[in-house]
Amino acid sequence: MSDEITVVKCGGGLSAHRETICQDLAAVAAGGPVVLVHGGAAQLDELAAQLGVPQRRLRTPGGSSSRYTDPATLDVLLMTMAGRVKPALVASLSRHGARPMGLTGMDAGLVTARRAGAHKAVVDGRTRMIRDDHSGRIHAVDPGPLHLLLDVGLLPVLSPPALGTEGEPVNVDADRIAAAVAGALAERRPVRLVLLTSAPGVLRDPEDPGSLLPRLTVSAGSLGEADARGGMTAKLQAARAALDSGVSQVVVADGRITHPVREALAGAGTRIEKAAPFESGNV
Ligand SMILES: Nc1ncnc2c1ncn2[C@@H]1O[C@H](COP(=O)(O)OP(=O)(O)O)[C@@H](O)[C@H]1O
Ligand SMILES: CC(=O)N[C@@H](CCC(=O)OP(=O)(O)O)C(=O)O
Repeated sequence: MSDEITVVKCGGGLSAHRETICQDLAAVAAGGPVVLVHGGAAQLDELAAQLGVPQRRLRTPGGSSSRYTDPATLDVLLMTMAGRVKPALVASLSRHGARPMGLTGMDAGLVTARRAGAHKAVVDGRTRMIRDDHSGRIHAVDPGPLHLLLDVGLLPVLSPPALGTEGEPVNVDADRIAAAVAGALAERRPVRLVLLTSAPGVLRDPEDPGSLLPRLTVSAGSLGEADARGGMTAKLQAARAALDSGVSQVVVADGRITHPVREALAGAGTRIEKAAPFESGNV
């Protein structure tokens, strides 16, 4: 058994590949500790449509866009993560011989977050003061309960939401949870992080699948030479945060192939590296 912890994040866009991902995860977990962090943005949109809960985006003056987690959407988030996506992963991992344990960031206060305060944002083309957005930023991860679960051979399956300062659920990005969990676990043991997604890795040009970068160097002021858009920008920010907190290896890799985790650990996808301090500049 290896002592090194493998944290794997799997986005909701990979649901069609759940069975192969879980089979591979179970094989990796047979040789060493594994934590699975999952998202489910696509499944949240799907359930919201079924329930008739309209989904809106918040746009900051800077141009970035995020989900408007109003109270009804927060309910849908809880139902999606704890009621649909997680049980499907737990069932599949169990079928493949692992011992998964489903958790959200709220359980045991594993992931705590601060809700965004009242802020101005553009919604449906109009600038408004937003007061009921239940999303926020991660404040801390308590790695203690995760170490305990790993020590008895369980495979934690963790997702948003996190626990807010008032004891309420707070929506946080799953890539961010994966990075923060990996960083917190790395205080005690070596940790590697695999971010599985629906692309071959990080592409220099997102329109050109042949432009895969085997390595990408990020620094305090730059996310490297790739033209990263949307979700990939968030993933690279999370990867950089993980490296900053002592995670030894971060890979962004394809979740759609037969052995996605083992391939990523063997060199597939894009390995994210931190620039040496003299390279990082001050941009
Ligand atoms: N430079 C890039 N390389 C690869 N994918 C990119 C890039 N820029 C944008 N993308 C897009 O980002 C997506 C990954 O982000 P996202 O959909 O949020 O992932 P996930 O749901 O797996 O967390 C890719 O599937 C791709 O469509
Ligand atoms: C604050 C925030 O953006 N939360 C995400 C949580 C789900 C997620 O991250 O899912 P994927 O990994 O499938 O993208 C959301 O509401 O979509």
